[in-house]
This record gives sequence, C-alpha cells and structure tokens, in this order.
Amino acid sequence: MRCAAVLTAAGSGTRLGHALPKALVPLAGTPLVVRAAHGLAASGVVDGVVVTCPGDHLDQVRGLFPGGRVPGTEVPVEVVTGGPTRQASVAAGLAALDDVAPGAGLVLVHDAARCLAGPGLVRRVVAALEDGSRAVVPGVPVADTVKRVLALPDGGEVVVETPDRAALRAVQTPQGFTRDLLERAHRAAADRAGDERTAVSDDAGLVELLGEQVHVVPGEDAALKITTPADLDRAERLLDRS
Ligand SMILES: Nc1ccn([C@@H]2O[C@H](COP(=O)(O)OP(=O)(O)OP(=O)(O)O)[C@@H](O)[C@H]2O)c(=O)n1
Ligand SMILES: C[C@](O)(CO)[C@H](O)COP(=O)(O)O
Repeated sequence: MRCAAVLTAAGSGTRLGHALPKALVPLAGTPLVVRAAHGLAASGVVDGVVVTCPGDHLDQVRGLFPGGRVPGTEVPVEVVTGGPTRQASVAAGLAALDDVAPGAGLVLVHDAARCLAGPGLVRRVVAALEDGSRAVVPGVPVADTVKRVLALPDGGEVVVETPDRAALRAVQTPQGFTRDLLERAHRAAADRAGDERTAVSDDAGLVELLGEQVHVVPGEDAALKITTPADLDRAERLLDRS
C-alpha cells in the first residue's frame, strides 16, 4: 500500500528562541525540516511528503525542496500553510496528501523537530502498519519517576498518583495510521469543542478517543524532539558521534 507523510514544520519555536521558525533553523548547516524529510525519504517506504510551514515562509520552505522533491531523491514534496496548532497543521497536511501520493492508504505524521529520526525507525512504523496495525507509535521507556499532580488554588501542586513506570512510554514520531482512521480521527476532533481539540497533543491521542487500539514499536534516542537550545546542542553531539 502506498504511504504518504505529513511533516509538521509550522511551529514558531518559541522555546528555542531563534530568529527563524524552528524548522528552518540549521543543524550542522542543514535546516531541521530538510533533515527530517531526508529521514523519511531514505527509508524507501515513503512515496510523498506534505510539509506544513508558517504562511509567511512558504516561498522560503519551497526553495528548500527544488523541483518539489526531497533533495537528492525522487520523493515528491508539497509545501502548504500550517495552522495555529500542531493539530490544525496536520489537518492541513492531510488535505494535500493526494498531491504527493495519490491514493495512499497509509499516512505517517512526523515532526520536523524530530529531524534525526532514522530511516530504520520509519521502516519499523510502516512495517507494523503493513502487518495489520491501524495505528502505530514509536515509544521509549521513561527514565524519570512520573507523578500526576493537582494544581492548588494558591498556585502550588500536590501529587495525586505515581503511575507504574514500567508501563509508561515516551512517544515519538513518525506516528503511522491507516489513512481512513487518521482522517476520521481529525474529523471527529474538528467536530469537538475548542478546548478538547487542543488538549490532545499527538495524533495517536485523537485515534485513542475513537476507542481504537494504538500499537507501540521501539523508538530511538535519535528521535528526540528539539525544543530548547540544549536539545539543539544534544542533536549536534549525536551527529558528531554518527
Ligand atoms: N502550529 C503548529 C505548531 C507546531 N507545529 C509543528 O509540530 C512539531 C512539534 O511542535 P513543537 O516542537 O512544540 O514546536 P513549536 O510549536 O514550534 O515550539 P514552541 O512550543 O516552543 O513554540 C514541530 O515540528 C512544529 O513545527 C506545526 O506544524 N504547527
Ligand atoms: C507528537 C509529539 O511529538 C509526540 O511526542 C508531541 O506530542 C508533540 O507535542 P508538542 O507540544 O506539539 O511539541
């Protein structure tokens, strides 16, 4: 089955604090969004990529994909304007899937901010879909002890619960779905009230709300989300070691 990817790159990168939107920031000379697109294309299992970007950077981002291809490959790329939230950006990307991979039945959703996710990880997610899963996330064990907390009226917090750490996973991207399921999940999200839409921070979360099972495959350290300047430094160190 053909597989298309939505590559989310429309965030501003407030916490990174760079003059450019985060996805355009260079890591060892190459913008994050180009590195992420390379990871998808190098997997050999992605037929086309829709990149979402800030509306005022459309031309700049299109310029990073000469001829509408991932550089050095034949994988087609379409660049579209994202939305005010990640969820809205993914929805905008989904609407353009047929421009890059007509009839694709499988969809990956990937963050430009996780630009070092490797081709092996991409293949693992797609293989799980081809084996019959309808929703797949990469996950890594959690090193810290995690507490659920309750906010107090005075601004403080108290611990409510300590979940069993062995049963927790930090999930990454690319997340993979059958296209019909992901489109249904986004339509259902659009029909819900505003607060509930933004409370769900990944695509698998939207699918879970439909009562669908989400399978976990092993994630990887390289798929870290570059959020702060310290993350950018860590990504540079990972590149130096590779
Ligand atoms: N309106 C948005 C917000 C985020 N994203 C994308 O979603 C991914 C994960 O978001 P995050 O790392 O939180 O990026 P920012 O929203 O840019 O970061 P910040 O919250 O620090 O501004 C990123 O690849 C980002 O470009 C997007 O496409 N559209
Ligand atoms: C999709 C994601 O990267 C999975 O960990 C994460 O939920 C994105 O969250 P953000 O708040 O938009 O960075």
